[in-house]
Amino acid sequence: MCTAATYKTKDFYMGRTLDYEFSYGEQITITPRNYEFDFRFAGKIKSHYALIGMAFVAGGYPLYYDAVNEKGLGMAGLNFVGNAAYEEALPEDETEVSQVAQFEFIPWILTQCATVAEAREKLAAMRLTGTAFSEQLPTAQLHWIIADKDSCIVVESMKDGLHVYDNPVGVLTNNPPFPGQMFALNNYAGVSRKQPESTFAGVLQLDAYSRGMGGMGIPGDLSSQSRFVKVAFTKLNSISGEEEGESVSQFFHILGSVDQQRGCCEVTEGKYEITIYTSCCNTAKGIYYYTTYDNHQITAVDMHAENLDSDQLICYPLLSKGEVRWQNK
Ligand SMILES: C[C@H](CCC(=O)NCCS(=O)(=O)O)[C@H]1CC[C@H]2[C@@H]3CC[C@@H]4C[C@H](O)CC[C@]4(C)[C@H]3C[C@H](O)[C@]12C
Repeated sequence: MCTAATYKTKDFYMGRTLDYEFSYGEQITITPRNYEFDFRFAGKIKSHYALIGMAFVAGGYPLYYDAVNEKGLGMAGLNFVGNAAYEEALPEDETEVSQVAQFEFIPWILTQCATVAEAREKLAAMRLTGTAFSEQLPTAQLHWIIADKDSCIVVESMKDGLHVYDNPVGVLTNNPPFPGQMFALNNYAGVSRKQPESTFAGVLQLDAYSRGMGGMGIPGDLSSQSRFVKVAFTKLNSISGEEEGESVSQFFHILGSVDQQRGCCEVTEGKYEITIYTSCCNTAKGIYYYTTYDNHQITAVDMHAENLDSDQLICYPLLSKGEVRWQNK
């Protein structure tokens, strides 16, 4: 399972957790402006916006899981198993709209669009195909969150077509489809950051014997619907300073509310899903911050510290070993 969230202070932040039982060997990957994209159906794009994000690089191609571009538009793909359905690719002369393979979707949008509004225009004239990247890397069943500092949408390709939803909460997890995730918030209309006043029944005098009782009822399990509710509550009630350090710290706390500890979610006999990495991108500054399961120290890669006019991918392997900072030796 995965969870994605946005967060706004002075700058706009976007990130995700990637929860899984194994890793493909993903790296922080910068795609500079002149790296040539040779899209399966949509032709070549030689020069474009630069990207930074998490990708598995296969045969020199960045298979992005999540990324932002230098204009501040961000996008993340999350599992959508059982609900994702893509189009069959048509011969070029049988369609007027652009055909985009699901594994190309993030670069296709982020190389060309500066805002969610521009992304919406692309989405309106596009077919998302189920074309696999390779035999070894079959089609992933995903849905996507796309956001800039002013708005956020969710894109779901299903049997009945391509859906684009406004996302007023700025959170996405996995199943059910996004309208279902949103609808479930109705069940928690009564929760609050404030202590409850007893409304149980007039005859009873109930006691708020502990702090935090206003949130009673918010689920704490690792199912995707529960994580959606938990992160929505945490994010929408979040308060932090405006500065970079305070904002980034708060962001990791927001996604920390749905962190997956090894052992709590068995996927198959002896295999456990864990939060492999958590990311937070400052979309204005192009800085990709991350932590990994065993490295809680926040590590950062700044796209603007690289030559963004290059035509070669720039990759940084995840620093996944934690370090203890000793105070007395
Ligand atoms: C496994 C991850 C989702 C984690 C998740 O949500 N786990 C909960 C399971 S569940 O929700 O409980 O069922 C997803 C998220 C992004 C994906 C990559 C996207 C690019 C590329 C697309 C190609 O077509 C196939 C290979 C490829 C590298 C993909 C591999 C894999 O699919 C990735 C990592």
